[in-house]
Amino acid sequence: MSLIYVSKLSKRYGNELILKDVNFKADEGEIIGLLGPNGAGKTTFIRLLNGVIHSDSGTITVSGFNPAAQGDEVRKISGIVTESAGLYHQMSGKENLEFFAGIYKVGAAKDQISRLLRLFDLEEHQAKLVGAYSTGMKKRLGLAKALLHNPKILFLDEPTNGLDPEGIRIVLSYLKKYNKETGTTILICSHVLHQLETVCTSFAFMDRGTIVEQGRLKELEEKYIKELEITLETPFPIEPLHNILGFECLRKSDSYITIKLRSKEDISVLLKEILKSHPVYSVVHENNSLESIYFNIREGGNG
Ligand SMILES: Nc1ncnc2c1ncn2[C@@H]1O[C@H](COP(=O)(O)OP(=O)(O)OP(=O)(O)O)[C@@H](O)[C@H]1O
Repeated sequence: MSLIYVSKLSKRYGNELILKDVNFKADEGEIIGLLGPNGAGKTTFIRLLNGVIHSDSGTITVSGFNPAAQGDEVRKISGIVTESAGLYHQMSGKENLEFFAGIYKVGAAKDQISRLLRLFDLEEHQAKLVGAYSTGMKKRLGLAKALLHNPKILFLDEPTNGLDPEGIRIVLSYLKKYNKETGTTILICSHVLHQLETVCTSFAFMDRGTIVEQGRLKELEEKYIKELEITLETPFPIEPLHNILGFECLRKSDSYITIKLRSKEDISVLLKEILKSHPVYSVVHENNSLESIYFNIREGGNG
């Protein structure tokens, strides 16, 4: 059975229907990317899963609990990191963790705090006031805070907002490492697609209050990417390629050619032909990215 299971979920704010007929599921140990444009309803969805707000209709089960009726149970087994992270700036990093460990009644808090400070590279900054932390350090401390009670599920709302590329890489690699070590299920909301591509094991796409597609990258690629575009670094002249093999050339510069292919099998046919007379220095698959899939889904096509 899925760890998180959602069926026909709807939520209104006043007269506005914010979420409609949302179906979703997440298996244990997955890192799921919840993707969608601003205002799609991602934050509202996470708040419903965490029992902070209640739905108007539909079913939610989080590890067997109904968040609306058993919010405390859900929060015992889940951690959440939102934009603000709820840290106290006038306390040090370590004092923040000690304070929240007290609230969450974390057993063996001292060991757990040391472990998390180490895991998130905050040991040498533990005595510094959080007000003097960089954005990246605050994000990492926010994660440590959410993980104090060893949750089974971690909800992250835009965890990389405000970080520079290096900070983004660090936070995402910590998450991946943590998931691998502990098997914690992680749901990450974001509208920055390329960041999640290498981190998530599956993806859910939210658009105008509903989840329009969910699956693993491979499944989504098979469904939505029907024509391949590859770019080759090769001095091969384009005309013979186009004429002999009948492939459509989309772009050509001095040393690169971008070509449209019908299937993966065409890649070896093409390479074999080119390699008869010219070298190939690199091959890049252009349109199998999450971004291509995302736009295909938003345009309502499957290929
Ligand atoms: N407390 C609230 N009262 C009224 N409307 C709300 C409330 N919270 C959210 N909304 C509305 O619900 C819609 C979805 O908002 P939500 O924050 O869930 O989207 P999101 O996908 O997380 O967007 P973003 O990527 O910008 O964070 C928006 O139209 C928003 O204005």
